[in-house]
Amino acid sequence: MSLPLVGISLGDVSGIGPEVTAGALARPAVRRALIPVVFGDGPTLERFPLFRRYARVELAALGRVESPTVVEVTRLNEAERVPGKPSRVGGRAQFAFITRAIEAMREGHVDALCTAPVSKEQISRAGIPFMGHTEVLAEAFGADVLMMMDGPRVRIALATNHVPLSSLSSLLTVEKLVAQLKLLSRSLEPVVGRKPRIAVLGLNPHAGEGGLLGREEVEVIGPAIRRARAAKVDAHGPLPADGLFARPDDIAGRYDAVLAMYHDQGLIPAKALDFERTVNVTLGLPVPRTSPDHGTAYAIAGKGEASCVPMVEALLKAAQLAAVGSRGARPGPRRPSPRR
Ligand SMILES: NC(=O)c1ccc[n+]([C@@H]2O[C@H](COP(=O)([O-])OP(=O)(O)OC[C@H]3O[C@@H](n4cnc5c(N)ncnc54)[C@H](O)[C@@H]3O)[C@@H](O)[C@H]2O)c1
Ligand SMILES: N[C@H](C(=O)O)[C@H](O)COP(=O)(O)O
Repeated sequence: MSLPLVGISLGDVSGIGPEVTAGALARPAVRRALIPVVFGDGPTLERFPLFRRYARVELAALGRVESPTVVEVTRLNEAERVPGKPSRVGGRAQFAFITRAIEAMREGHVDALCTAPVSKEQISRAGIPFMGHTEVLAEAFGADVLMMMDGPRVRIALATNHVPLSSLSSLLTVEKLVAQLKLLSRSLEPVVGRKPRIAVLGLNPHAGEGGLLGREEVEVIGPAIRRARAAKVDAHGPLPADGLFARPDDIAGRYDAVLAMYHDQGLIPAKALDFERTVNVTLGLPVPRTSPDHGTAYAIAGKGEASCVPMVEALLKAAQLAAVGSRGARPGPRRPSPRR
């Protein structure tokens, strides 16, 4: 069986993206699982001996490449790619890597996408409106998507992503929550082999305490759960977030996934439980997309301190999703970490 082609956008050249990508692609487990196609900056990649062995092609000539390949999107000057010192030009470049990788996804040149971390702030400073990969991919594919952190102990999806906390109440609607619960349920069903049990968190302290501490649970989240259940989604809640995460080891036995209402409510426990092995998966796309759960980490960029394990996990997950032909971005089954 041929290995899946996994497109990799290199992320911010001043962050840890290039070094964790190089480190991960050097791992035998990754080499055995996929053929990488890296969308990035020529001179940045040339810093790593690994990439000198890669074929270089233009996007138009990508076709069905059969060996590790680089699509050189930019050739940045030295001052524009200093580790730890992000630049405006670097901001534009990281967005260009994503755009080029999305074109390759659309044209069927890659079987999955794994994105190295970008800086939303630097891309925005370069004059490009950008909230996150998830939002850009949703727009590019005209799809309703869900960000899901897939960790060894718990899967946590988000009802809202990169939005100000002050807007949460108006963004949570019964219709959107029902659609998200259906997407989560249908994405996980082939993985768990039955209707997944989904825990739905409340928005307010103590899930609103019966309306005393907020009305969203009574007026929006509760009705959405009931409507989703009527549509055969095995959803439960609204549950108090602190209570659920107080006993994280009990979650896997009771629920297959958690739907959190906002970014930090879901990502703090996901990252705290396992920062290295939690993978960001975008559900709802025609081509699977993954990312490590970390960011650009400027303070350690170029110092050899960054762990490439999160990138290894994100690449293996992308390959796994592509290999099962899960064009609906199904997350993979729970598995022990492979020996590397
Ligand atoms: N996938 C993505 O594109 C993505 C994900 C998260 C954050 N971000 C962006 O990254 C930027 C910085 O975000 P942040 O500071 O909140 O988070 P961060 O993940 O960059 O850093 C958080 C902490 O974890 C450490 N860290 C991160 N990755 C590590 C690794 N591989 N090995 C060892 N230590 C590591 C950092 O040094 C820091 O102490 C922001 O602009 C944010 O938008 C991007
Ligand atoms: N919310 C993610 C995290 O903190 O890990 C991160 O910002 C990446 O989001 P995108 O995949 O949408 O870029």
